Amino acid sequence: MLNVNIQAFKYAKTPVLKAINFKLTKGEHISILGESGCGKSTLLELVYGTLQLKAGEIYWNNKKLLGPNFNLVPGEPFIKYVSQDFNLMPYTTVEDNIGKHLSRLDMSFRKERIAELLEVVEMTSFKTKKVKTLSGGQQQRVALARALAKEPELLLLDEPFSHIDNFRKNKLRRRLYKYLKDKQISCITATHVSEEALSFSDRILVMKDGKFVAQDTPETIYKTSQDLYVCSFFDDVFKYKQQVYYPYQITVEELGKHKATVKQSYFKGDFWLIEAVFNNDNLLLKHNTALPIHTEILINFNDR
Ligand SMILES: Nc1ncnc2c1ncn2[C@@H]1O[C@H](COP(=O)(O)OP(=O)(O)OP(=O)(O)O)[C@@H](O)[C@H]1O
Repeated sequence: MLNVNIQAFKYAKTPVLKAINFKLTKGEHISILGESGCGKSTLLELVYGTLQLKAGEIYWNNKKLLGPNFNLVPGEPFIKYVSQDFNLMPYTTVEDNIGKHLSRLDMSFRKERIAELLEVVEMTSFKTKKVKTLSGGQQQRVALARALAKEPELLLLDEPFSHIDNFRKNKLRRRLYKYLKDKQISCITATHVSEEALSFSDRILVMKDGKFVAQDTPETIYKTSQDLYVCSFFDDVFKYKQQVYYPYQITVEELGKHKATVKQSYFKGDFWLIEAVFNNDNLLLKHNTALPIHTEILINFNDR
């Protein structure tokens, strides 16, 4: 189990993290959800052991993680960290990158393991290609496979699908997180993308300015939070009478209680997103057809 207790962390004079406390059990997945610059990568680096924590402590089971000032090679061996810059060897093949941490003493195991991981990240046909010839998304997939090669106990992922196209992203997410659950590998994903957090985490920790402002299961956070910052990660939001409304909660009805005026309709595939002016403010609501500009509509605000 991971037990993180960070009282404070700063770079030179810039304070970044404050009062960060959480635990992570074996096989559990959590997402750190937060805007750019809020401190997500800093937190992962402190856990991994490439940044030195001075005020606080981090434990893995009963072992205190001491940080780079106390380790010859920074980074704990049972933790793997996939950072935003991948850290791959550009002039080496995909298979050798993935096998970097695997022993060459048992070549048949090595080959099998690399083949298995190439399949998880759908890169089998690229195995003999040099990494420098790959796209950003392909490199990111190699970095993910390399991190899994020696089955870490804890995996830290920093925006793990940021370079991968939508076509592959959803399938890859499902495969990767299922693989981690099957192998009972604990995982922390730092992201600003709601899909990763909502669909693939046991808990979401929402970070703002270096602090957690919400911690709960995805369903509870999505359904109960009335915090504009938190809800904004999940959808467009509109605040009315101290309540935060997602577009699906605002409906156009013949006997709706409030008047609004249509400003624009956006096609979204299985629905239309209608932008409307209400109380001199813009709101967004979900509707099954487009609506003509300037139409007056009657709307209701509904509970979640
Ligand atoms: N090496 C450093 N020296 C000084 N300040 C830093 C350093 N690294 C990060 N920071 C600052 O610390 C704050 C948190 O950065 P961090 O990279 O942890 O945020 P983040 O939430 O991971 O952002 P992003 O999603 O953009 O990667 C930012 O204000 C950043 O400018």
